[in-house]
Amino acid sequence: MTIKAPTLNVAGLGADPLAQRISEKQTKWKYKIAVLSGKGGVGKSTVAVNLAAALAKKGYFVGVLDADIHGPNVAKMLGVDRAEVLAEKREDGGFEMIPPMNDFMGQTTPIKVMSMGFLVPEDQPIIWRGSLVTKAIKQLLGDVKWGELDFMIIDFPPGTGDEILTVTQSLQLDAAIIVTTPQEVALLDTGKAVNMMKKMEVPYIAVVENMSYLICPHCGNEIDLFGRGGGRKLAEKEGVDFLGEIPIDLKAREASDAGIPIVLYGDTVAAKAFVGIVDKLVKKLGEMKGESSESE
Ligand SMILES: Nc1ncnc2c1ncn2[C@@H]1O[C@H](COP(=O)(O)OP(=O)(O)OP(=O)(O)O)[C@@H](O)[C@H]1O
Repeated sequence: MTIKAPTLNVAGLGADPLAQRISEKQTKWKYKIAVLSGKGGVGKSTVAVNLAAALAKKGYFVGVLDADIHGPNVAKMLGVDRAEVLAEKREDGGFEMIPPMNDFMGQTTPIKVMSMGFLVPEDQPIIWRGSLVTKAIKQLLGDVKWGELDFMIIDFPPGTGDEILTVTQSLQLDAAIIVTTPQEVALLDTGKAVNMMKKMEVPYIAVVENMSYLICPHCGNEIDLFGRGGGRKLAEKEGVDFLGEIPIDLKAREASDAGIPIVLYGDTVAAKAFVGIVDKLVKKLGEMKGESSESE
């Protein structure tokens, strides 16, 4: 039986049963990957949804949690912003939300999406203190019927705040993908995000440089609008992996407005860059799991 999802009960939540549910659920998610950035507007959500779409196009089962409580936009980027969230009653009397899904007309496995954006009206700001944000994120992890997933991708708000701490403390993350643009000012903040992930002992940390260059639509030359190569340098300096450069794609806005990730929108250089990044990521994570199973 399904019913309309209740609003989040952030006020009277018992922490322990919820933490227990999160622990149980995460055993069914093979890889848990955080996507974050030190600075806003660098394309973190764009990277998160395109990683998800590229993985789902390969046949993996993918869930995306939009942990940006204050500015959720992943649902729109994945074309499910108009979906209604239903809920099922649990045996303990609580409710479990059913995540909306999109398979982009059969191009991907159904990508499951959960976001604060589903639960509050689009034009309403969320004015909550940190403790409420923490509870809301825990519910989006533990009170959602995620099921078995190959990849759980978590899109964080910019910075190094409460949401990130909550998730890294509640989940055993396998990887953190840190998105930056090439400018100095973005790189400074990116360094902080890398160091936060090191402190949280996330096993695999990698940098992705977005908006690395623009391909001139007239002459086809590459134009380094914001400089180039800073992401790679930062990764080298911090001793973490560099997964690749994504160019500015003039179709990105069109794709985003249509609710379709770039990798499913056309055969562009940016789409190919995302596929290359996903291939490297899958290989690396596979090697890591292989290594740990050998050592067991
Ligand atoms: N490679 C790209 N080419 C062209 N446009 C891009 C690219 N990456 C991101 N954008 C655009 O830049 C804008 C910001 O991207 P996005 O929302 O992904 O950034 P963000 O870092 O998640 O932002 P926020 O700080 O709000 O969380 C969006 O309009 C997006 O379409």
